[in-house]
Amino acid sequence: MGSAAKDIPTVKTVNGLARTLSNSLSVTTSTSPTATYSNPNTLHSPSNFFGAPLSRTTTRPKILKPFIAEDIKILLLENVNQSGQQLLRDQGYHVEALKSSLPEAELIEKIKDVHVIGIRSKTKLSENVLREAKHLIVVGCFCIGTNQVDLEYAANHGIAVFNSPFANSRSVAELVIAEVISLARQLGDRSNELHKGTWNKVSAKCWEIRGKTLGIIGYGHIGSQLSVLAEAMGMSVIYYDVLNLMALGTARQVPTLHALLNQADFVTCHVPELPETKNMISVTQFEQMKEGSYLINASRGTVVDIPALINAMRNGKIAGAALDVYPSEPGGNGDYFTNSLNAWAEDLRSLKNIILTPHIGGSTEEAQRAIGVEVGDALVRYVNSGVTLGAVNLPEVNLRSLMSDEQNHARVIYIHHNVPGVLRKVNEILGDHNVDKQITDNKGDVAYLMADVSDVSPTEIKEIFESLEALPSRIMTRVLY
Ligand SMILES: NC(=O)C1=CN([C@@H]2O[C@H](COP(=O)(O)OP(=O)(O)OC[C@H]3O[C@@H](n4cnc5c(N)ncnc54)[C@H](O)[C@@H]3O)[C@@H](O)[C@H]2O)C=CC1
Ligand SMILES: O=C(O)C(=O)COP(=O)(O)O
Repeated sequence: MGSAAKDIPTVKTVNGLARTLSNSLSVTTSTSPTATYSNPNTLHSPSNFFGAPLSRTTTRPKILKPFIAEDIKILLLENVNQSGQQLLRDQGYHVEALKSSLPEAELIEKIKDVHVIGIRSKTKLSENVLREAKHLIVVGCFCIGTNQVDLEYAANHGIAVFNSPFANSRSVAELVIAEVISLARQLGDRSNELHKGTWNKVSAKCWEIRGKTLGIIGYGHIGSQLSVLAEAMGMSVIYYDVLNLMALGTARQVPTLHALLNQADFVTCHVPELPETKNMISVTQFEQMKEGSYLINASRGTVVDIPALINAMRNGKIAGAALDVYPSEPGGNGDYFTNSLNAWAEDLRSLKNIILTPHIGGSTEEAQRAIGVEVGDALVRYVNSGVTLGAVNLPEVNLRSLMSDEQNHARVIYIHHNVPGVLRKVNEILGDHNVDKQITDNKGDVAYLMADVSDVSPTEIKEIFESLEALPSRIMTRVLY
């Protein structure tokens, strides 16, 4: 660091981020090889809110860097796509990427040091784990589901959680279409037999899917996409959802699960993991299904009662099933699908006309690349600018960017308990300065305030930070500049 920097106050570390105030003053005082204001284009430019590249006019949005980029430690688990990894590395962040998830004890050790964690569906970020994550500011779920994260605990500790709400929906829908035809034609069994050398040409109980009824449980992103594909192949579509949703094409919403089960030839589940969806398809529901019908589950393993499915298939009520998800799933690839993983695994494997896949619904090049970019961008935007658009557990807050000619401006982010009187206190602290713009919103018990303050000196930034930190309503304070 140059000598000029010696006189520059250093803000005490926040969430473990060493934050010198030198960044906004002079590039010569920056200790970071990459995070310099003189040449922001050496960094990945975050997209604007609509995904378009930032404009290249003389004044452009300022890339906020309150910290030395290398100090941002990111742990990516479960083989997050290269697109996401690269985007984060291009920021200069320190990124460690592992191929599988980690057992809880190892996860707790690793999470202690990181500011950002990226996971997929396997890594459980329970309260037990998050309690140890003293420096964590944000979680990126590089998938749709967020049931693996204790969202409430995270929000109450100022940790934002982002996901990718629909980038893999089409991949799941296509897999389900493939399974509908494969089950109707017993493709899995015929292929397995021939792999073993047995020629077994049969047509008994093999069907076309044209004119058959597909029953979709959960008509959200995946269910509705599937509806369009199924109709294009000549199927009739009915669906059941807790919400009253617009039918696509000639699909028809039915009022109860029972009504769906006793009309559908194929039943497919696309609901999230919730207490209400646990064992949603169990003994009673199999009884309500049509004789010789089929069940598909590519949602979450808790939705179908698997011992009940095994019985229904053994007694011939259900003619076939495809499962992509299971109550217990291993953290990585290997020979794990045994009774030690799920007590009934070997009974399930022994059934006829059952397609078992290792949670690959969203596993396509297209989906993983898109998710990598979408969640990677959301993480960069949050770390660098505090923007919460797309967060699943905090209010969605955004302010127009600070511009590159606003060098002595700072962005103040104050995540706090949603109790009366906080704004008065915050505005007493900010009140001596020129607040250019300010926004606040809440989600349940947690509120998120963002304010851009102009012409503040490093000493004043330090004072603002420390005063906010001292308020009893504080959950987390960040000052970006
Ligand atoms: N196998 C895989 O690789 C993948 C699995 N998934 C799973 O699929 C699930 C669904 O995904 P999306 O369609 O994107 O979700 P979504 O949120 O767009 O749609 C879910 C629908 O289920 C409905 N729903 C909720 N509770 C219900 C209930 N008790 N009864 C009936 N309907 C109910 C909701 O109203 C909503 O319309 C995800 O939550 C995730 O767990 C998602 C992506 C990949
Ligand atoms: O997107 C989801 O919710 C999925 O279930 C896909 O999970 P994955 O990214 O394959 O671990």
